[in-house]
Amino acid sequence: MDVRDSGFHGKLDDDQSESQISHLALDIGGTLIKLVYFSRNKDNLIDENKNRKNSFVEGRLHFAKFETSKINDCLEFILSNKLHLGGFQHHEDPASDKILIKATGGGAYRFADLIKEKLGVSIEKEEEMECLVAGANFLLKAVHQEAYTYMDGRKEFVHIDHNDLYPYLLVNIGSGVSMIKVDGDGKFERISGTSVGGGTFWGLGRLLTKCKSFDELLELSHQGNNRVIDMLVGDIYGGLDYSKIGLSSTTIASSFGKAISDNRELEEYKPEDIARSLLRMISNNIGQIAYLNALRFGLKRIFFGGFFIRSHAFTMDTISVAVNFWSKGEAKAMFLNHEGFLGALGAFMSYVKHGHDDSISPQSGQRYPVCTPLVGDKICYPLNGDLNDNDSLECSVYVA
Ligand SMILES: Nc1ncnc2c1ncn2[C@@H]1O[C@H](COP(=O)(O)OP(=O)(O)OP(=O)(O)O)[C@@H](O)[C@H]1O
Ligand SMILES: CC(C)(CO)[C@@H](O)C(=O)NCCC(=O)O
Repeated sequence: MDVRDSGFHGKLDDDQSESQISHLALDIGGTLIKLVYFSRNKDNLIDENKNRKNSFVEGRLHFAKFETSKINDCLEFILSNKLHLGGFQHHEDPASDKILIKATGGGAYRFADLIKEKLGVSIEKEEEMECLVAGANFLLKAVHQEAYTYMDGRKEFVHIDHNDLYPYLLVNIGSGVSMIKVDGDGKFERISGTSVGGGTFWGLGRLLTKCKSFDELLELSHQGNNRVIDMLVGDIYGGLDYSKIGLSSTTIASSFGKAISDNRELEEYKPEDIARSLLRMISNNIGQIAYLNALRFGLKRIFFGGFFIRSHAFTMDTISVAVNFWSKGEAKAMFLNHEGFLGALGAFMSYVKHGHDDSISPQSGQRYPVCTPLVGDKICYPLNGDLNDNDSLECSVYVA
């Protein structure tokens, strides 16, 4: 079962649905909706009282994603699995049975009414940049083997020293790209952004190749050869390097530049070559802008997140090469296993920030403790950093 793909209508498997689900958080972006929620292990439910106060409860963090254009599938998934009941009660009006769930991203505004109508719960909006930073800090500090470098086909995990994490540059490549200088927990500044991002790759790619899905476009790019369409330094310099300014003959001089003089129509190019050139163009450009922003503030570490990355080897390789090339080896591009879930994780964390440490189960009227994840220096998560096909993460949360 892959709840991460849109179009999933089913119910969770028995193990998950029998356990208690809480803390549903959403990140509703321009292209994708990301969900994070916590389920207690069944063992924890045997003796509810034992786990009721001031103890750690073991369970799993679950991750799922849907296309924003198919929000109704997402709402159906939430409804059929009763995930929306894992919100919290309105703190200003505890007597009311109004349930709130945390949500971030533009869709928290755009779809608030639809969510209220379909799920019967209200959205408590969390600021998007704050959530991205909270999610990134959580992953970097709490999840073992979360960050890695990727170069020449080699993935190497990066050891994160908690005392030497800041400052760093967070580059979130979603539909558009946000670049955020992070100085600590809740301390950050969005220093730049670009509209040439994941949406550009997927949008242009769809138009130019007639691909039906993002993954198909990525797969095509894997098989393509960008030299067919890109104009290389060697194409301009008769096969020679331009060593004086440090450009080898194989460096791209102009993305898509060969299409000017080839006298070929779109249909005469292979979709895989187009996909390859496009992916290099977008990835290179983001890598370069990221590096220039890192340079502005003297940042040596650059973490890339957002679903554009999709753990795709060629994308990461291109970004790494761009950062390495422009920084002359001084700065490092790093990637995150949970790349696309930073905002949703940040919204999940905000259940703690706002002190929602008690709630009423709307189903039974019983009073439940809400699991409170500890963040910052008091971290307990996770028991291991095992990704389990990216669907869930073993963790424990603190019940206040
Ligand atoms: N299955 C998919 N369907 C569509 N796009 C995908 C998919 N997987 C990866 N992507 C890429 O991820 C991008 C969206 O990433 P992400 O979910 O991080 O951003 P978003 O939150 O939708 O956008 P924004 O933050 O700008 O509102 C898409 O533009 C596309 O490049
Ligand atoms: C508008 C957001 C923040 C929405 O997630 C994102 O798509 C973005 O950072 N776009 C780039 C906008 C710009 O700075 O030019």
